[in-house]
Amino acid sequence: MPVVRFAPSPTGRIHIGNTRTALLNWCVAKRAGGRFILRFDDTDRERSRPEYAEAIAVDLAWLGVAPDLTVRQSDRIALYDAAVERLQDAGRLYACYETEEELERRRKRQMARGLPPVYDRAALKLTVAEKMAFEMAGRRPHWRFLLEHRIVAWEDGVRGPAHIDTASLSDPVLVRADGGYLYTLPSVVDDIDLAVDHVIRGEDHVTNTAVQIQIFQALGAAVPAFSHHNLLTTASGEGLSKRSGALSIGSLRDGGLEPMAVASLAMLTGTAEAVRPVATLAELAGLIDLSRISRAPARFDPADLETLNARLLHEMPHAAVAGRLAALGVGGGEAFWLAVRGNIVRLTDAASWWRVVTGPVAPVLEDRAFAQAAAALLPPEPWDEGTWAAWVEAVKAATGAKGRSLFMPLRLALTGLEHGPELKALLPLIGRDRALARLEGAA
Ligand SMILES: Nc1ncnc2c1ncn2[C@@H]1O[C@H](COP(=O)(O)OP(=O)(O)OP(=O)(O)O)[C@@H](O)[C@H]1O
Repeated sequence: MPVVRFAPSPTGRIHIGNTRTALLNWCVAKRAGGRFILRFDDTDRERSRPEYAEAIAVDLAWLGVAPDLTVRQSDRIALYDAAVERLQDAGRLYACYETEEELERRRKRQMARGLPPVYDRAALKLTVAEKMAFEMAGRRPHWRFLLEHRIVAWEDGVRGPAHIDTASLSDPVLVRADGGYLYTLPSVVDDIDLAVDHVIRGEDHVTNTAVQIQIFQALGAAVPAFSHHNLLTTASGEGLSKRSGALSIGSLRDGGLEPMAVASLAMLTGTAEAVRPVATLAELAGLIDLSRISRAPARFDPADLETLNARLLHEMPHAAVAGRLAALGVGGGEAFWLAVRGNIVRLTDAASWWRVVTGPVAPVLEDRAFAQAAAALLPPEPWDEGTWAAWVEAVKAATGAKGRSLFMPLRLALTGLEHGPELKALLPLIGRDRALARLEGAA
């Protein structure tokens, strides 16, 4: 049973791209009865905020993702400290004293000579006396992981056989001079401690993977499976960022979109499946095959969210929306919902149709005599879905009107609008009193 994790940094609201990662993890876990861990990567104390972590949990809950466990890296520093000690003891972590400016100058020199700007491991050659001198001068070391220069290969669940030559990488800094942890080590330590056996994340992490595999091995742990999926970009190829707030789940929710419209677009774009509205996460889980996710960026058009939303609502059963309709002050029960669901893009649009039923509306009466004739022919109640056809037949026989010139004046009189849900369904909801008043021109 897979154990997976979604590991956002709480530095903003999650966007639709992060959602792709969260949902892929969720689906892989849930369809196999596995565990989903939500891990807040909040070791960056300056940018992380507890309120963002809370908002991310709310956004995930809205999407239907309920973590089996939630952890915060800021609560787990002792574990990282212990790993640091082990790596130091094993000679895999070494102290460096260069300042950012010194490193920058060195990189520029390397590039000027046509060399890749890879850290030259100068700190490995420091003598004890030189290190003491730095300490005496008040410099604190940052700590780099000593990579084994070799090809690191793994079978990527999305990308197939993957490999990176670590000789082309700088030894990564794991601990900053202020003692703070960068992303790389805490992530590995947590994956080991929480028994994560499948890391599913965006392909922005591919390079990290080679380094992290070496850290798993240096800590004597089993290496999990890795799957790196393509990133969502807008149709014009722009990336997404938590910090910009664009296409955040919060804004899509506030904009009245259904969670499954967002989930369907986030998950199906850039896969072998056609992008279409899927009613439940369980169904989506059944469709996703990691090995058939495209390697090209997953471009999507935010305008498709509206289309998906409308298509989703058009099929939605009344039971799925009854509570939310009641909260919007919409009555009419299932009959009303079935009458209007095909004419809405957002659920809140149902409220406008409810106002058309209950009034007041501004009836449009182009031919008052015709309207009066129709009013006189309104059958007695009770009304049902057959009432409209019987009434229209009677109006046709009495006035000789047919086709559009029969239907449109009736629609304009009853609703004040040229378009809308089928009148055979709306008429019984409008009822005889209101229909009569509208045909007589009352609002
Ligand atoms: N555009 C995207 N499409 C799909 N997945 C993404 C996208 N951007 C980030 N991710 C994934 O979301 C997960 C959480 O990432 P992270 O918290 O670093 O978010 P971010 O949006 O990359 O960050 P930030 O904007 O804060 O730099 C990672 O697994 C990352 O690969």
